[in-house]
Amino acid sequence: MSFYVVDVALPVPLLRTFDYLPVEGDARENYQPGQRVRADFGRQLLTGIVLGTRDSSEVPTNKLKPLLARLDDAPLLAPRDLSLARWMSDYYHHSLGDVLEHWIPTMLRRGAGLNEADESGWQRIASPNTEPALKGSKQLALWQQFQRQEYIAHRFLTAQGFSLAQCRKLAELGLIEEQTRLPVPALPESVRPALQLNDEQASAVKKVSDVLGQFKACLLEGVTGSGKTEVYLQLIDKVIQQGKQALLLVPEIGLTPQTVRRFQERFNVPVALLHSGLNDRERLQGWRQAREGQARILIGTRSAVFTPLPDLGLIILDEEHDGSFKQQDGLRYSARDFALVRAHQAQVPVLLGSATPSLESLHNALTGKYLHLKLTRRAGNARPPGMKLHSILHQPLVHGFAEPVLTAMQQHLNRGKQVLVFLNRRGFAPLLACKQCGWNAECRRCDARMTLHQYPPHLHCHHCDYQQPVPKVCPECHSPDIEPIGQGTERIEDHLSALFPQTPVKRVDRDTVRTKQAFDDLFEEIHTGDPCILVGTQMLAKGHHFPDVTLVVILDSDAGLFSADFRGMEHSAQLIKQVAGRAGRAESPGDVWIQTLYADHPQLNLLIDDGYHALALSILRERLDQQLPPYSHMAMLRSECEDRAMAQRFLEQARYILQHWLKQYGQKDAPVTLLGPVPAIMERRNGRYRFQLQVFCSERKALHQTLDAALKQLQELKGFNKVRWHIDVDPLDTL
Ligand SMILES: Nc1ncnc2c1ncn2[C@@H]1O[C@H](COP(=O)(O)OP(=O)(O)OP(=O)(O)O)[C@@H](O)[C@H]1O
Ligand SMILES: [Zn+2]
Repeated sequence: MSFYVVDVALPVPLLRTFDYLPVEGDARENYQPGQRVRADFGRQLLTGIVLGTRDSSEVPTNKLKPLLARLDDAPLLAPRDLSLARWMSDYYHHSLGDVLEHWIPTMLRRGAGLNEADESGWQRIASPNTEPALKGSKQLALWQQFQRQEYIAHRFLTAQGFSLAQCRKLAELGLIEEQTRLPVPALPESVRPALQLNDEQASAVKKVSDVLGQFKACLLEGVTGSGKTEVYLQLIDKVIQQGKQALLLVPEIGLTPQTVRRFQERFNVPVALLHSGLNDRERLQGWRQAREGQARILIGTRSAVFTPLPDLGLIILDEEHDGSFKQQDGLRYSARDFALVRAHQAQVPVLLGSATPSLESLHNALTGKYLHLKLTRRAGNARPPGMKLHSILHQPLVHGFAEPVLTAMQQHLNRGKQVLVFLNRRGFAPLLACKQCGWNAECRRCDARMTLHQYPPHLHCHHCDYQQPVPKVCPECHSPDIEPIGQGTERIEDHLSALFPQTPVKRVDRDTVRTKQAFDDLFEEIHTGDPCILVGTQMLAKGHHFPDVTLVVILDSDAGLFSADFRGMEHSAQLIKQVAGRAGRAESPGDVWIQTLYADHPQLNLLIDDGYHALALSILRERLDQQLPPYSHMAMLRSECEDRAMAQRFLEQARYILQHWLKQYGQKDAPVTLLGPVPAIMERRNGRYRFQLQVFCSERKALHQTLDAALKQLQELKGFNKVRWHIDVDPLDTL
């Protein structure tokens, strides 16, 4: 057998792949790109992905180690997956092995066999017309089940009260046999009919249908409640009819049972789900259902964008502006941007939907790069909510609420409706302070104040999770005169319960809905339609359909108006519009009251009077003036270290390296601008000092070349072992 080495991608940070000798005696043909192997790496045992084989290695033969095992006979990932992973590795300047980890479910990463998540069940082997002589009604009932259905998972049978012994009896009679299989998602009992589309919806469906089978990016800009979901449903229907699969990506919080049910009840095909509420076994099942083509629709959150789909026909991203599509640590990818690359490779359309599109997508639609589809009216008989700015400057407030706002709330409740109060700050109060000496509770690991929580009482840093008991007296001057300042959702919940003693108040934030189940239960309660007040954070804002909410009160719109982040106003406007969009989605019209100290803020007024699109155009003009994204491309180098000087010095070195390279190779027509290093707005977090260096360029290619060159040198810099650093391409958070 002639000598060869296997090229393996391993989940380690190094930007390279590794040569291994094959498992002893293994023939070269046995190694296919996309298979998993086990490898000894330093002191760790890792699962890697084969990229190919080679005749020779740059590593001396006596230094090469043999692979410990080849885990798959057939490749787990197809060449198209590997080439997408390569794209991602290049684009985000991230190790290919790490990138590939995102392609396979946890169980497979740990080395499990592909069939390990299979379920046991029973397959009918006799003709359904057989009339066996069965004793006992239970056995007969069991056989009747199999007459209707060829294969039934054991779990379904036990849930119906059948026993293993009864199944075995049928097996002995040659009627059924035991088989393990990948569970298939259940089909709905009956399929709901499609709605009659209005003109705008019909036009959107037509335009995307026309480009099925080719790559085209489409932006569906549809006001809240305009029936974007119905457009998705009817497009998916067309895709399924063509024998293709559809991928629907939704923000984490948008994946409620109501949403999922709308899709499951519509089609007579299996729908697979992939989200963080599943255990590893369920994730493997969903992944295989999609990859093996059983599931014709896959609904999932960010990471579902990696799932192999052999017959991909359409990708839809709902609420495309949502920040949860960007991963904020490790591989800092954007599922939205990657969805476009994936759609391009598969030559299928990608549909981005939102009432408040990101300025990047809007810019692409306005310049004709994307197909721009609009839904300007609410679907059915629903009308847009009336929006009102209510100045609270120099106004007396009752527990944080202006009098007229309370009156409006009472009126809506009297009509038997629900009211939603939005405050994007959880906890009881954002500050605990001493009235005598001015002390306030700060986190000892962050440049941030501790939030006071009452249920249960403790101080909590929302940045590093550090928690401590609430002091009884001021730690500085020992005065007992310490008090909470400002409002969080807990405090507003207390106030509302006192102000509206007859009405149930339901709080929705990360503290009340810790689990997916709790969230789902709460939604069921809201959907009973009984009058109540909902108070909560942005968890309440995203894409939910609350037919009985007719009044939305926004308490703290001001926080985002003066953010140091250049996307601050964009994000604020999206949030306000999304929350406002929960009002009046059914027959009864909705009202939105926004309490603000800045009732004459020009951009806030533009949003209220002329809508999101008008505001977006005005922000785009500013971005053009300042050459900020989407008019330039951006990357950010971040460093952090317990030693402040070290964190700073690292980025100073980075700047030096970048400048040096640019002087030699930089292109005049695509100048790269460097900004920094500067301390992050919250300079110290979790005990580490943070610095950042922003890199801008009008040409994506020039930006990436520069980063690539710098990265190689940065990885070799000596003396910075204690510094953690990374590159964030197209960063969402620039603070
Ligand atoms: N053509 C139609 N005729 C009647 N009702 C419709 C039609 N299309 C959608 N609807 C109804 O309108 C309501 C709002 O639709 P949907 O939830 O799809 O809006 P959306 O655009 O996704 O809103 P958001 O962006 O706020 O999530 C739903 O109850 C839906 O059943
Ligand atoms: Zn902290």
